[in-house]
Amino acid sequence: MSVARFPPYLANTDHHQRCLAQFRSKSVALEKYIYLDGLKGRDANLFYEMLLGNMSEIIPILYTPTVGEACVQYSHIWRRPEGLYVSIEDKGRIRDVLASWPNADEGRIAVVTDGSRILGLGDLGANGLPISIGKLDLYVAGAGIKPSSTIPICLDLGTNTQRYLDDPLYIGVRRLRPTTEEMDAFMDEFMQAMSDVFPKLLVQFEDFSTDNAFRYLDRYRYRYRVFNDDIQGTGSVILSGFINAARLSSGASGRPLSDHRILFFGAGSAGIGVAKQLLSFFTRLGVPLEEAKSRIYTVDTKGLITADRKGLQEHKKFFARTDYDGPPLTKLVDIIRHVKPTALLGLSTLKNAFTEDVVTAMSALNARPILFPLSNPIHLSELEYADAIACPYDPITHGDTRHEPGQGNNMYIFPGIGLGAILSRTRHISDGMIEQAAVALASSLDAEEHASGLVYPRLGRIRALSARIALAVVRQAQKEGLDANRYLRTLADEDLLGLIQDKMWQPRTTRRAVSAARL
Ligand SMILES: NC(=O)c1ccc[n+]([C@@H]2O[C@H](COP(=O)([O-])OP(=O)(O)OC[C@H]3O[C@@H](n4cnc5c(N)ncnc54)[C@H](O)[C@@H]3O)[C@@H](O)[C@H]2O)c1
Ligand SMILES: O=C(O)C[C@H](O)C(=O)O
Ligand SMILES: [Mg+2]
Repeated sequence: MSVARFPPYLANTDHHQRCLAQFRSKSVALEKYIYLDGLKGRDANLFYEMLLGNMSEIIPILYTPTVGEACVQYSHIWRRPEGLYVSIEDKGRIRDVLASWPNADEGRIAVVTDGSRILGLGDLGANGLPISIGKLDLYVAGAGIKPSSTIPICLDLGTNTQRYLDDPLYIGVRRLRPTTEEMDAFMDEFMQAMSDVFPKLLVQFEDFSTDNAFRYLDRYRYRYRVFNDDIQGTGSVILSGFINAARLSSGASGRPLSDHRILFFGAGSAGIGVAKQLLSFFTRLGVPLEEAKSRIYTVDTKGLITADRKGLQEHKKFFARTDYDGPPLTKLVDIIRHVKPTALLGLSTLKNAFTEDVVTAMSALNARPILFPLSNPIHLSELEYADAIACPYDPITHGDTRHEPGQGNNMYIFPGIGLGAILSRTRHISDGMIEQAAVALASSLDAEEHASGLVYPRLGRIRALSARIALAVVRQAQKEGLDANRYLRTLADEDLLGLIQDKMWQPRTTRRAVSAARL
């Protein structure tokens, strides 16, 4: 019998570099995803070491946009069990299913999706698990959350997508999604079981269809430690980007933040989530609620959302306009001419919706309009900015100016919120914590990033950013009396920041790991 052993010279080579070369040798993004997933199964430490050392190259593979493709194809590329599936067929014994997770007492953060609205790709059913896995990889990379304390979960409740029901390799239960009553009963049992089995857990809801995203956030946010990334994480990160973009766009004119008029193209969980975050920020700046609300306009597939529209979904009612009674405004350019917005935010899933006409109309109204095309994956973005959109992480040169495109993505925010919530042992995640996270991110641009005209800091600094966000979250939890970890109250900011940084998990370097294994 032969025994596998390391070649004796391995300690002198850098296995990290070998893996990186193997990763780079794959020309297809999905192949890179499969390679990285295999590496994680073989050597998680090395996987995270590679991720941390090459974030701008690897994040677009593990996360948006390639993770979208991995989800669409998941039943076909599946190689090994990962994460946790909790099925509708487990109803009545969900606690036992959760308790099968190894080291339950270590659990600190779970990302939970039901696969019903993965990015802008629709209902992918049980194929949605990679979105939870990818978000948790970013918790590890971005905030140093210990990998063994993360729990990726996909609720396997069926799918209404016929092509998956017809696919012989489909990995999930082969049934249509449950009724609202059935789903509520399942979710109640699931959330109670989660808090029993993992008492220290923070739950992040991810990519639930719009109605359920709002419904389960409202239902559980004060009962358990839970937040919704698409509503609140996106709200926070876009508020942060808006604060910095407004500063850039106002130039010397010094237009106050609350003087902006903001048009949301897309009024789903993300659009309305961001709109509510901006509204509450403006009111905190002292703008009366009705006035702040009057500065926000929303658009869906039927055009400008007005209160007189029949059968308006619940989540669209709050921002529906009562001051327009002309013929329905359906074309975006006409809506822009009517609203005269200073900022246009795309969260619609409609590829290339910001046409040249749209950009021209915005530019005619503003010396430097704010345009945020935010839909995912990148190929569904509302605006193609030359090759910038094909790869949002590479700089491009336009005329004499070098532009560094990036996407305001909730990945800037959730790792820091998670870390702050874990360390403070907050009872729940408050609106104030979400807002303070945004303010901390907005004020984290360094001098060079300011000089380069960036709206968001560079991703390579994500751990430093997450530490500042976590600090702001801890302080806000203390201010609201939500923190169970009272010791942190005794620390000055500088010491608390130091403690937060010390708590971040680091992968061992491969070289040290190999030497240790040989001792
Ligand atoms: N950048 C980020 O951090 C971030 C965060 C969350 C969501 N998103 C992306 O935003 C998009 C929307 O997410 P969501 O959760 O709000 O989805 P959703 O399905 O809840 O909402 C989509 C909204 O867009 C509207 N819409 C769709 N087609 C349209 C059209 N042709 N014209 C006008 N409006 C149209 C719909 O009516 C709906 O209001 C997705 O692509 C998602 O990936 C990005
Ligand atoms: O997953 C992302 O990239 C952002 C966001 O959560 C989304 O659903 O699009
Ligand atoms: Mg999402």
